Amino acid sequence: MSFNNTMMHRQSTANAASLAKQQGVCSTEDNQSSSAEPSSLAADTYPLCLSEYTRYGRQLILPSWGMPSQLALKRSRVLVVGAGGLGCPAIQYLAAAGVGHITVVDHDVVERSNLARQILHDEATVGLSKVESAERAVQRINPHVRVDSIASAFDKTNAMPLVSSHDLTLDCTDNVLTRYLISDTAVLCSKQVVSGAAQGVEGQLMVLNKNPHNSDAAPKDGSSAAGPSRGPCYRCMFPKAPRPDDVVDCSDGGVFGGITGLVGTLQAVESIKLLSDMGASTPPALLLCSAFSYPPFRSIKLRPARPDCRSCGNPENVESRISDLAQEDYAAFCGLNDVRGQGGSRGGRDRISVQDLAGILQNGAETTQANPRSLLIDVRPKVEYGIVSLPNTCNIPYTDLRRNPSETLRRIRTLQNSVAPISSSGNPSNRSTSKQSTCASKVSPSIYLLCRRGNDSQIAADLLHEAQDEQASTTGNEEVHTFAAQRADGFTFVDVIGGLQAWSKEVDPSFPVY
Ligand SMILES: Nc1ncnc2c1ncn2[C@@H]1O[C@H](COP(=O)(O)OP(=O)(O)OP(=O)(O)O)[C@@H](O)[C@H]1O
Ligand SMILES: [Zn+2]
Repeated sequence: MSFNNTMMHRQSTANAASLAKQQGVCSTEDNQSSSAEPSSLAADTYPLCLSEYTRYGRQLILPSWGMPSQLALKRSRVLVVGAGGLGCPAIQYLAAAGVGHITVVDHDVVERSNLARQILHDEATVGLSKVESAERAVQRINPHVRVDSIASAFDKTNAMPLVSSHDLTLDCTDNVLTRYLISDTAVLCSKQVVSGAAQGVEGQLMVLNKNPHNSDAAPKDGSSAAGPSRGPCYRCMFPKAPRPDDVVDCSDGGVFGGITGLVGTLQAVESIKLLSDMGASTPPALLLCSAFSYPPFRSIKLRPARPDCRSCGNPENVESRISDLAQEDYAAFCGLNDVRGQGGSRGGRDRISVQDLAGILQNGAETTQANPRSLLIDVRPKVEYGIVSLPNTCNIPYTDLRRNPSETLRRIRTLQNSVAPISSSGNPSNRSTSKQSTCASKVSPSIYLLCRRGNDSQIAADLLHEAQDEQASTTGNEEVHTFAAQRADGFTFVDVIGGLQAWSKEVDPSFPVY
């Protein structure tokens, strides 16, 4: 906005035809005009419709932008995978800036827990598919944009046709499997990927497979004749997938809404630069941002693509270069076939439903002399335990437990000496928001393990079983002998199916879910 009032007196001399068009959105045919056409006063030859001149006016007049860039954007087809924390702001700015065609792929539906950061969705679209919610939002923002919504997962079956039919792909997903798949597909189609990531208070941005048609290395004579070297793909940067246990997603680790907004917006900016041919000349870089650090931004220059990369490397240097996505087992590569990694059961572990747990807590079903000393252990992180917890629980965070299950066993035995009955006298859902840290029962050998959704508690039960077996088989261990004398069979570790979410759903709907 400007306060220079000379601007107030400028008036266009629009002809009758264009005035008629001013009222509405121009047709698809209007939008197809070529930027190469000479400028004419006839309305039909304007490459944008009148309302678009007004809509995009502030960016059109930028010396570095102008009509060629605007038209390039209008002719562009952009694929956005993921309409969550990153996808929403990215789609918002791509649409507002005037990208002609946006395809959004996401298999998820809008949940209330998305609304603090996934800004295209709102109360009215909770329960709707994210792509439909995003499409409605785009139509509100800019009716000149065509949106295709695909309410299914981006996978091996649709990857090639989707990526190859778009000029650019934005990776706005939250899992490594999809990141490898998007990157590999883009390499096979010689397309670039604007990749974003956000976790906690930190975010990352990079363009993958940048300048896919350029050679791998910069010219030896230092000339820039061949342009900047081809940038790395996701596999160049991460030839090995992280172990599933080391990957934390937003629902487990939390995320700061503004950070996803920042990274998603930067993805849109980077995309707009590439689509209008303004971003190709800069070397590949990784931008890191951290909301609570100073300075909040850092940029790291990336090495060019690796010649031995399985995805984008030189075929002569690579033994089994990826050439057919159907042949690739992405789940195995990412370690997702490991049952434990998905919170699956090894079998033989005891489990309990939330209803049965409620019965125990309420009725003191196990308060018998034969079953002394039960504990109800909440394995969520300390910060989550501090948000809300069931009464009479102990907090041993899963990460501590996993780091040292044997030590955790010792801790559990110690906790038994500072006991309080796990059965409550009244309401089983008599929740507490305080950070009480000890409680137990004198009456049961069962150690009930509870988490938010019932995944970590399963793994915790397995780890503790294993640690107990290991200790029991160790001869000469005084502590184990003492323990065995106390309780010949040791503890029974019991995971609570579905965790606190199931508790809230099936036992006490007033228990807060986050
Ligand atoms: N293979 C895929 N195909 C399509 N969309 C995907 C794929 N993998 C992930 N996504 C989508 O990417 C988005 C990632 O965004 P984000 O992590 O902010 O959302 P979320 O999963 O809803 O968050 P939360 O973890 O809080 O539930 C999600 O909407 C998710 O459905
Ligand atoms: Zn590569």
